[in-house]
Amino acid sequence: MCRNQSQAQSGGGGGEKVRGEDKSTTTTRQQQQQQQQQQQHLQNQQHTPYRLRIVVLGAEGVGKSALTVRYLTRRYISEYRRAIDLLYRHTVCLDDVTSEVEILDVSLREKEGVASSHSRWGEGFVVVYSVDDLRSFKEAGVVLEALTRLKAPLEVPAILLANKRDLDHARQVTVEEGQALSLQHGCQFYEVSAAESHVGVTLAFQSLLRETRALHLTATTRSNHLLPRQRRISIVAVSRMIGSLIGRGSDPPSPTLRPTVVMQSGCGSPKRTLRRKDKKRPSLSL
Ligand SMILES: Nc1nc2c(ncn2[C@@H]2O[C@H](COP(=O)(O)OP(=O)(O)OP(=O)(O)O)[C@@H](O)[C@H]2O)c(=O)[nH]1
Repeated sequence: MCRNQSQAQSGGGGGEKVRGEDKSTTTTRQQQQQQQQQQQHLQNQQHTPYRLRIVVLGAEGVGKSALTVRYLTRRYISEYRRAIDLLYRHTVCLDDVTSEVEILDVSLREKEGVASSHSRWGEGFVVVYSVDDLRSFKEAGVVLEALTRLKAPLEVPAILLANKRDLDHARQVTVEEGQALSLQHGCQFYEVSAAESHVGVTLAFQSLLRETRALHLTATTRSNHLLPRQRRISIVAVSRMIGSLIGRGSDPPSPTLRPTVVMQSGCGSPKRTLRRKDKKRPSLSL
């Protein structure tokens, strides 16, 4: 940016020297400058990593935070502070492409429903229910319907994530019911357990990231109409993340301030897992 500014300044100095030249020479110089600026802009774009915005939605207590943290850190933390939205920033290297990923873990306790602000902000959506909670399954259906209504169908990369499959003995929703709902909304379906393993969770998130990235590319080249609305957020230091999540340590962040937890991680994320096997919507139990 600084380099661009200094180029712009030296360009102004060049304007002084051509004062005596005829109009056509000045126009040609201006055209050359414009071309150079356009080239520079294109180069900058090529080196700027994609920024993808993912929203995690679902009924209260289905494991949205557990799943998000499992994906980001591979760790399972069983207790979280509730009723706040958390925004995580994460650098992902997937298929040799680096992306800046923002994941918004939404607390639907606010009963915004699927707020249009969530749907407008997000480019990819994780809709979670818990296999031991029929009510959360119904809520997931409502969320998927709302997303389809709020965004054009082709603009909703989404996965339906059935969590807590380790609670099979208390199951209220069958795998088939989950699959049927996902087919109804044309999204991918995964059944996982944040408590048991990171593998299925990672697979699900990475698959969504691929789909979101593909749509992001198409949308960016087509128009700017998916640009985010700025959410009102504040920044919480990384070191306070775990304390903030489990409710220890500092004062509770105000829900209205939309606390942001910034997580930075490099391209070390696992490459080993994930290659989409075919073009069908995958449906997995892991
Ligand atoms: N058995 C089991 N429990 C889980 C699993 N994932 C999360 N939990 C538990 O479910 C409870 C809720 O998890 P959270 O991650 O806080 O759920 P949430 O959807 O973020 O909750 P809200 O933000 O309040 O809506 C916690 O006690 C977790 O330990 C899982 O895969 N299996």
